[in-house]
Amino acid sequence: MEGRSFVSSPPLWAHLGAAPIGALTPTPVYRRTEEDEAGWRRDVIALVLIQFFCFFLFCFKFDAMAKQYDVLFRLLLLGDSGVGKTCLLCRFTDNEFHPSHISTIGVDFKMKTLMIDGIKVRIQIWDTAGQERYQTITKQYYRRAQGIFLVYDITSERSFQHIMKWASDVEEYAPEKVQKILVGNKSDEEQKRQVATEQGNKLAKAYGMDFYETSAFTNHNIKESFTRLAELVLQANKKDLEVLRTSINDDLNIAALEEEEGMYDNHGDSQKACWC
Ligand SMILES: Nc1nc2c(ncn2[C@@H]2O[C@H](COP(=O)(O)OP(=O)(O)OP(=O)(O)O)[C@@H](O)[C@H]2O)c(=O)[nH]1
Repeated sequence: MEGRSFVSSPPLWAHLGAAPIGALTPTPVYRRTEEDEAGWRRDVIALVLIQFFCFFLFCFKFDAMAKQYDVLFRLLLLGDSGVGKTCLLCRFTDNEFHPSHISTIGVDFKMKTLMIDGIKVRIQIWDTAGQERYQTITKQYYRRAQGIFLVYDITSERSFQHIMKWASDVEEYAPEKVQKILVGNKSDEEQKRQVATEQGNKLAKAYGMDFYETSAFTNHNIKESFTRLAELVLQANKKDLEVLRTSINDDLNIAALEEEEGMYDNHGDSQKACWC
């Protein structure tokens, strides 16, 4: 029966050149033909090619992912409840505004990439609850912030006075190098204004901060203020940029994963999604 080939595919054991004991009779011993050998070789080559293809695909995807941005910064929005922190964030990241106030519970974050001085800066912006009862949770986020927005509402004298309290918390819990800017939100509400622009300017100067009056409602100074804080953080870290690039590499990948998996997307430790 030498050199005999089967019309239909031979059983698996046939490829081994012999049948299992129990199957020997009356089935003839199968010997591999040159055609079979060529088939095997074809299969092996195809398998190797597929593996190479998958490997290159993985490398390409990984490379593309790694180049999505150069550095990652964490910014924090602080200020009394109702000053418009969530709305500022939603306006900046999604260009959306909602007139209702649903208090943030805990913290929440959103991401955005900016191009600054040819550097792709990915910013992770944390929106914190302004309500006193969440302060224990929110203070835990100060430590990892590189930039902080101190937000008050120009229609609320009280929220302006509380800026001093927010600033002293930052002093206590945030890193020394943290960059800050002062934001007076709701600039569209001129008729309800309780805090003059000059007061904001003076306070900012006293703290050595930049100052912006913004409106999440009209989109006034939103991009400008976020970009400015990102620039300040970049400048403050420029010397260490190379170190920063490597040291944040893990964060960077974690952030990318968080985004891909939607682990925290819009939710952080919060129950208030960015819907305004
Ligand atoms: N007119 C006007 N209203 C605004 C502006 N920004 C926010 N608001 C309104 O102010 C209210 C509070 O806004 P939020 O963004 O939820 O306030 P918040 O600071 O995040 O509040 P907490 O989550 O409780 O800390 C909402 O009714 C918003 O619509 C603005 O620029 N102009």
